[in-house]
Amino acid sequence: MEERNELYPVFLKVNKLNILIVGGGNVGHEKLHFLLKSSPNANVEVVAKEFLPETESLAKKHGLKITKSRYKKKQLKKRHVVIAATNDEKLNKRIYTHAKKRFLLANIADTPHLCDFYMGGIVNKGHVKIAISTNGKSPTTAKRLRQFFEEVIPENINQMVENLNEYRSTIKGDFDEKVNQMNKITESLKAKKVSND
Ligand SMILES: C[C@@]1(CC(=O)O)c2cc3[nH]c(cc4nc(cc5[nH]c(cc(n2)[C@H]1CCC(=O)O)[C@@](C)(CC(=O)O)[C@@H]5CCC(=O)O)C(CC(=O)O)=C4CCC(=O)O)c(CCC(=O)O)c3CC(=O)O
Ligand SMILES: NC(=O)C1=CN([C@@H]2O[C@H](COP(=O)(O)OP(=O)(O)OC[C@H]3O[C@@H](n4cnc5c(N)ncnc54)[C@H](O)[C@@H]3O)[C@@H](O)[C@H]2O)C=CC1
Repeated sequence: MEERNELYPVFLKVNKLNILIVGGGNVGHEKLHFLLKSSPNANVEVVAKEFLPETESLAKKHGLKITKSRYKKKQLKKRHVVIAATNDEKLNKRIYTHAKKRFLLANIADTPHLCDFYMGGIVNKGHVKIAISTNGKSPTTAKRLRQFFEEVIPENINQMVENLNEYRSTIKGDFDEKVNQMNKITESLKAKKVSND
């Protein structure tokens, strides 16, 4: 049978979580960049022996702590999530082992089998956010799909969300009635009739 993507997408409130990135090279920078692009108030600290100047300025812009040090196990204390992106493969693996002992969620760069989650391609228009994953098989496809959806989803999609949100609060009746009403007024948006889910 054809393999399918069994990952379960969630939308994390990363301003309420404590995230550690270990490594401040190109990969560490990219992880930080995409995290902050989607969630500018993410609560994240970066630890590395050396940082790229662009990582230093990005952290400064977002008021984030960067710590110039070798990784130490105790830096995992009070974290929810750790992302390891050093150029030391053995160290990255050790970070994974330490994270597992503490029940942290871990993402180890370049090592999909040592990832509890993947970072996906992200499309964002106002309140609307779409996350894309190729099951770790082709990040380039995730990037191209992100660019495609950025093109085709109208800029004013947020207007629709706001309008419907406002309308929803004016509908009287029980839950079923509300669902009926919301489905009715959005019926014409469907290009062709498919299923109701
Ligand atoms: C598993 C995962 C781990 C994770 O990061 O969580 C992972 C792993 C790897 N990436 C690799 C390479 C590249 N990654 C990108 C780009 C992105 N990679 C992202 C996610 C993920 N990458 C996760 C899976 C997501 C999924 O399920 O689809 C994106 C979507 C989001 C983000 O990074 O935050 C971001 C696009 C963001 C955007 O633009 O929107 C490009 C393209 C480019 O930069 O132009 C290349 C070069 C081309 C290539 O090699 O394909 C390699 C091979 C390294 C090598 O060459 O050895 C591995 C390791 C491996 O596959 O073994
Ligand atoms: N550069 C790239 O585009 C890609 C790199 N990779 C892999 O991702 C990993 C990271 O790559 P880059 O970011 O390019 O490496 P890099 O060499 O640019 O950066 C490595 C970072 O790790 C830090 N570091 C090393 N040992 C440390 C320690 N003991 N404690 C704390 N920090 C430590 C360094 O100070 C530096 O900030 C490598 O394993 C690489 O093979 C994978 C895909 C693409």
